Amino acid sequence: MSKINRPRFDNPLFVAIDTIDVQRAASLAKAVAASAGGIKLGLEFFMANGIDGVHRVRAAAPDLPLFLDLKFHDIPNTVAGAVRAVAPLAPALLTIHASGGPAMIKAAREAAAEAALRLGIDRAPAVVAVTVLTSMDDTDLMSVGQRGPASDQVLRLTDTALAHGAAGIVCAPTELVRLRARFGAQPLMVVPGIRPADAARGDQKRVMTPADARAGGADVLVVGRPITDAADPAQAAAEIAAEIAAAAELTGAA
Ligand SMILES: O=c1ccn([C@@H]2O[C@H](COP(=O)(O)O)[C@@H](O)[C@H]2O)c(=O)[nH]1
Repeated sequence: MSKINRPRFDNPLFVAIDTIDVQRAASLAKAVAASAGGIKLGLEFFMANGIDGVHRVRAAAPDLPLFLDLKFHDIPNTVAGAVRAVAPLAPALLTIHASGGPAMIKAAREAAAEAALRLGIDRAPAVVAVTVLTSMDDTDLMSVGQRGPASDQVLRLTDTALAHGAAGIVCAPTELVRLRARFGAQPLMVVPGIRPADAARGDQKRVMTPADARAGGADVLVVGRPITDAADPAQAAAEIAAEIAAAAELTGAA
């Protein structure tokens, strides 16, 4: 198996742009470009606008790395095909569900590496495995037949994901300290469920502030509505970026 691609981001703030409106997405990308380290486009945007829409948003903020958060979850052959299909977008990060299992994780990773080689893309997309969605708590987990508590299930799925070639995982900020203690500094920890102290949680259940998530060891902090729903998204992104930078200075995290 080829070497695992583990990207590093100087600025860990990735703004989740969840909308079906391409023009709004492009103007949000442009508005946050000065403070963000990357943009994340997910299912809502992709289902409405596809690959062409992604190109249009990228054109608005061409220097920002792309996180394509499509959370693939299917049989290995289908997931590999889906990874190949989006590889020409050269996302820095793309997601699969860790619960798809070892063969699926391995197939995604290999498809990303092969497609990058074939397309002449310098860095293969880093395949990152979603563990337990941040919108789920222990009760939700039980109701879908998974053994909780959520933090134990995250640990089990992280073990599987990293053992089968994922560059990192998606987890809640509340699990970071335990995960770092167990898996060390190497795996990429991508962390949604970020809420500034005064922000509404919405549907997120396992949350922390940007400062606490950064101090806990998040490599990528995914923030959506606290920025995109703000009256001034550029200002909201700048404030969150400043909070993250201050936390990094305090803890020595670069
Ligand atoms: O467990 C997960 C995995 C992915 N997400 C995605 O992150 C953003 C969070 O947006 P907010 O508006 O800040 O809640 C969103 O695009 C989700 O699809 C997640 O929240 N949790």
